[in-house]
Amino acid sequence: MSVLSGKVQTVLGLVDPDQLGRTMTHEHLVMSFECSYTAPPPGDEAVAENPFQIQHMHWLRQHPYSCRENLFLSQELSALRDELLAYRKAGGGTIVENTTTGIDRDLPALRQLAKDTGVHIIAGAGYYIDCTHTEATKKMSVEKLTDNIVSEVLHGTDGTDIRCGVIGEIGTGWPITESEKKVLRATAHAQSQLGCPVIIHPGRDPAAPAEIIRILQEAGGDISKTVMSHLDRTIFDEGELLEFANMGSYLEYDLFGTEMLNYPFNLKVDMPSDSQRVRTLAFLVKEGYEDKVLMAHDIHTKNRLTKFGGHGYSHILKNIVPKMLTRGITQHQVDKILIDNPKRWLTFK
Ligand SMILES: CC(=O)NCCS(=O)(=O)O
Repeated sequence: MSVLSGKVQTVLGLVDPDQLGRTMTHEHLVMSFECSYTAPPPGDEAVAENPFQIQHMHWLRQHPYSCRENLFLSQELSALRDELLAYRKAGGGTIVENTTTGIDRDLPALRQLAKDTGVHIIAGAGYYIDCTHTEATKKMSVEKLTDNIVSEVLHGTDGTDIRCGVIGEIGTGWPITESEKKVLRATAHAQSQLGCPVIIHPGRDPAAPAEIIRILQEAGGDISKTVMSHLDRTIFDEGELLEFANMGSYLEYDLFGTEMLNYPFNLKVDMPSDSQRVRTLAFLVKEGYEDKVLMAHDIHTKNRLTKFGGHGYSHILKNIVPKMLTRGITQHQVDKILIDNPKRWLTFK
């Protein structure tokens, strides 16, 4: 038994799991997403240079990655403070901040936001997708990567004593690269030492989540304490979804608030609407997976903050939950999804 056992680790220290309350398991507060910049459609360059005006809001929702300025959440600390206060007022208790090495994690800023707002913030250890791995990271052995991840949880990270409370989001693309496979194996090794929660960003292919689970399993990972993120843009066929659900991970629908006609990272994907996401959650609950479902917004661009006309971190609590209740999901099941499942996942073994 470790000192972490039975506890949840926030950026302000260990807390009792019962203190978490309603939890968004996949958000970002302070990060940059420059690695995913995509050139604007021809003719739209001028809009992309001057995006934050009311007449450009629709364009920005459709092309969030085509405007560099939109990719720096890290510049919005004051707006984020207001967002977190509003989240608390709406009944929120905890946010899992999924920013890992490669997308500009800022632990001191997270600690300050937690102090200022009273929201529990849990930081993520490990590495994002291959194109953000440095040459040094790519050369590291699985053992060295494991030691680094374990140290981020036990001792603190990025030159601070602030400790991470989950491993992830661990980034993978499709196909999964050799460097990403090493990080996945290191994640599993670190998890088996620490008994900690893990969260994964899969590549944009329906086969990606199952392949990741196989790699983690072979390396000794605990799938029952692992979250598969972004299922809303990854698995669409109900049969395939049930087959994946049967592998035993948590099933996360975390792009609530994202409505986009052409998904630039995979044009074959039809990004679902929030109504379609709720329908999929109702399907999973009906099929018996109410103890496995998790929800979030995965805010990672400025235009999704209320300051810029976006839905903010309270959208699920204020708008989606009432909709779920009209679609056959009970209050008891909503509480499982927003309180009990995150609490179970986040508690160290
Ligand atoms: C920050 C991050 O990785 N977001 C995921 C965006 S995606 O479109 O679902 O891949």
